[in-house]
Amino acid sequence: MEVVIAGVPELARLAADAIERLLRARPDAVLGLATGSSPLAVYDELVRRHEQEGLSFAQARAFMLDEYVGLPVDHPERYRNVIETELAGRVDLAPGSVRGPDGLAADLPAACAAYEQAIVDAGGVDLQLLGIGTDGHVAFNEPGSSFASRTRIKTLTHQTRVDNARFFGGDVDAVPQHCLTQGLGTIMAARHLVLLASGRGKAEAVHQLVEGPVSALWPATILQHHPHVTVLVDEAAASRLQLAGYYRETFDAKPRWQTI
Ligand SMILES: N[C@@H]1[C@@H](O)[C@H](O)[C@@H](COP(=O)(O)O)O[C@@H]1O
Repeated sequence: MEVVIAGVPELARLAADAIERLLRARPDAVLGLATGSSPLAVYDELVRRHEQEGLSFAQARAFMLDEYVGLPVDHPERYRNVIETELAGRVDLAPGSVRGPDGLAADLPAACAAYEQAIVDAGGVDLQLLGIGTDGHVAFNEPGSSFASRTRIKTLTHQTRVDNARFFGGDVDAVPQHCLTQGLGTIMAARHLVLLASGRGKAEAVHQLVEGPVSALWPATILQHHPHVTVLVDEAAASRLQLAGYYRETFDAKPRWQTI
């Protein structure tokens, strides 16, 4: 697990570098997209490179991590719409190239199974962007999630609904109680995991993720078992890391040709 501590603009550049390198090597790469505020600076940087430096997504495919259950098609916080607003509609991703779990399906378990199959059929995810919840969730895998889990229905914790209420006009009751989310097993199958976190509110979750015992209480800790994880954190999110000095030395000593 590589930990990089830097300002948000630098973190966004590092994540965008990894995505750009992947797309230039293989234009039809499969990207894993995350919602929440953490990846927004990365999307802005990718849009800038698309507009100013010719970075193309025309052949790329993308899978989203999760979706609320039951939000109407035109609801702005439906994750499918959020991704359209923040990235897909601002670059040249082809229509239909971004897929997400269908939170409006009549048969939700069947939609989850179909989604898993679609990821497999695409050859798996090459690079998965991730955020982390204050309770250590990744995607919507709340504490207690099985490390072997696949895309399924989950019930959101009260804490997550409180955290996400800011996207729903501060109204916790407007945040859906249920979601569909890639499982921890699904996420662990992606070839490169790039997790972003910023702000003091994430410091404990980041400490547990990087340095804590692997435990269902902090679902993100399963990432310690993945062979290629990059954790990009700002100073505040890194403030509880015990080995922060070592992570800084390691990154400073890294040859410039070696990327994340
Ligand atoms: N489902 C999303 C996660 O994918 C996201 O990583 C997390 C953190 O969000 P933020 O980046 O806004 O702090 O919360 C949400 O609930």
